[in-house]
Amino acid sequence: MTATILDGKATAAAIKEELRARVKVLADRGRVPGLGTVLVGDDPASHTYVAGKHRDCAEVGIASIQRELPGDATQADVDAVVDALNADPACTGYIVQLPLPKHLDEQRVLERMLPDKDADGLHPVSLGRLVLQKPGALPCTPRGIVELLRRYDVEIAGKEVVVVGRGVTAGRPLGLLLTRRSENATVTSCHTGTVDLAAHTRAADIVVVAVGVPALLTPDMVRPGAAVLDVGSTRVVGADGKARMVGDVHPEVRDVAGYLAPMPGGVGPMTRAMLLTNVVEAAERA
Ligand SMILES: Nc1nc2c(c(=O)[nH]1)N[C@@H](CN(C=O)c1ccc(C(=O)N[C@@H](CCC(=O)O)C(=O)O)cc1)CN2
Repeated sequence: MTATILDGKATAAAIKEELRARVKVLADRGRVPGLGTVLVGDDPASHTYVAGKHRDCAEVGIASIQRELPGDATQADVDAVVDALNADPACTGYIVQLPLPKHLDEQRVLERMLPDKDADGLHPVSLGRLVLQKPGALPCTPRGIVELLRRYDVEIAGKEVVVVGRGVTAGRPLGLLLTRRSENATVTSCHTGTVDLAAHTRAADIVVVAVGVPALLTPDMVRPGAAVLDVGSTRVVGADGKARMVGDVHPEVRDVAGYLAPMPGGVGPMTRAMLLTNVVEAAERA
C-alpha cells in the first residue's frame, strides 16, 4: 500500500484563495485586516517562518505590521512592542514568534497580549476558551491538522487518535480540539514518559507525531491503513555536509499508512493558512 498524501501545500493554496475573497469583502467595507508579528533575535528558522507569514498576508490582501527586536532585547523592550500592538487599531491580531530567546519570560509576554488580538490561539485566555469549548482563536497547527483531515474526508468522529508530543503549540491543544463535541475523537496523549509507545500507535486510526525526534515513528509502529501526520521538524547535517530538515516520521511509513501528511508539505503550510484564517475571522467579528 502507498499512502494517499495529505497535501498541505495544495490545501493551503485553496484556503488562501477562499480567504482572498473574504478579505476583499472586508476591504470594500474599509476594514482591511492587519497581522502583526513580533520577532526577537536572529534564529534563522524563526526569520524564515515570519517572512513566510508576511508573504502569505500579501497574497491574500492582509496588511503586514512587522516588529523586530535584537537578540539582547530586554523584557521591557518586548513589553513596549506588545503594548504598542495592543493599542494599534490597524492591527487586527498579532503573533509573537516562538521560541523567544532564553532570557525572556515567554509566558509573561503572551499574557501581556490582548486576548482578542491573539492571532495564534496561544494566549492563556484563548487556550481557556478552547478547554471550555467557547469561540476564540484556535492554535494554528492543531487547527491545520483538523482542517487537512476534513478536506481529505478522513473521518475523525469516533476514531482512536494518538498524539505523540505535548508541546503548547501542537500536541497539547490538538488533544483538546479533537475531543470537542464537533470532532468527537478519542485521544491518547503520548510523550517521553510513555512506556510502550508502539503499543499505543499501533492501535490508532490516526497518529500525529510532534516531538522533534527524526524518524521516531517507524513502519512497524503503524497499523496498515492508518492516517499519519508528521509535525516534527529537525535540522540535521548529512554525510555530504549539507543541512536539511527531517520529520518525526520514517520515510517507509508511506508504504504502510493509508494517508500521510509529510514533512515538508503537510502540516506546516496548513499552520500558515490557519493563521490567516484566524486573522480574517477576527476582522469579520470586529
Ligand atoms: N508564535 C508561533 N510560533 C511558532 C509556531 C506557531 O504556530 N506560532 N509554530 C512553529 C513555527 N511555525 C510557525 O510559526 C512554522 C513551522 C514550519 C512551517 C512549515 O511550513 N514548514 C515546512 C518545512 C520547513 C521548511 O521547509 O523550512 C513544511 O512543513 O512544509 C510553518 C510554520 C514554532 N513557532
